[in-house]
Amino acid sequence: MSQRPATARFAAGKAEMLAPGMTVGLYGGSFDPPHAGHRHVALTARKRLGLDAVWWLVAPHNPLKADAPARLQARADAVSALIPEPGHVVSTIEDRLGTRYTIDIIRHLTKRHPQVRFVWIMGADGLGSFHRWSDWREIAARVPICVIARGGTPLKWRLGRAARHLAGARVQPVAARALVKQGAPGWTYITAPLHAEASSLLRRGR
Ligand SMILES: Nc1ncnc2c1ncn2[C@@H]1O[C@H](COP(=O)(O)OP(=O)(O)OP(=O)(O)O)[C@@H](O)[C@H]1O
Ligand SMILES: O=C(O)c1ccc[n+]([C@@H]2O[C@H](COP(=O)([O-])O)[C@@H](O)[C@H]2O)c1
Repeated sequence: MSQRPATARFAAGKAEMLAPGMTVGLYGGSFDPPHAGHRHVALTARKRLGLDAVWWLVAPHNPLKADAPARLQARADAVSALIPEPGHVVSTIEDRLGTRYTIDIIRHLTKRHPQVRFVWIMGADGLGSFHRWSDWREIAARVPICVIARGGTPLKWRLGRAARHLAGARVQPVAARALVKQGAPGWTYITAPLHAEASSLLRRGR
């Protein structure tokens, strides 16, 4: 089978298969290209949070990045090839809704599926720049956040503006499953073994 169906399946109405109380991790990224570090993040979050599914949201163009990424469908196809396991769904919903902003997707999904428990998944560097995202406080107020450790400057990221703003809502990883059930605001920082892979390194090697 080709690698397209995962994306097509979602576009065709995967949401109809959502059961009340289902837990879904939203893993947004440029994935340009996707790599083993992304797999590590999605698999770690799914396992530690006990998620029913992870939706990989392939971003049309990160608003904080100047350079345009590779073609969206090519990146979505590459993600599908990277993570063929059931429960991992590849989506280009941001493109379909005509937005680059995470808050638009979060508003859309939480309003449309109030019975589903969504959680946002990101690497630790994402936490470091989270305060520059559009309406980041509202994102954190709408969905809990799972941060997966990454090599680099973790202390800086963990002590950054967003982390300080959300300090009172932080829960220990041991309570991560409960976090998904209890909902926002809340976040956890999972210090899984580090994975060194990065898309920028791979692009340099192209
Ligand atoms: N090796 C990794 N460990 C932990 N998190 C990661 C890792 N690679 C990517 N992520 C996270 O995955 C999400 C998508 O990352 P992205 O597609 O930008 O890949 P990247 O490798 O960070 O790309 P680039 O090197 O171009 O910045 C982000 O939240 C990022 O923090
Ligand atoms: O909404 C924003 O303002 C915003 C700013 C920066 C990044 N994001 C999202 O963060 C996710 C990770 O982006 P990236 O490029 O680091 O893989 C991806 O889903 C982007 O759309 C979103």
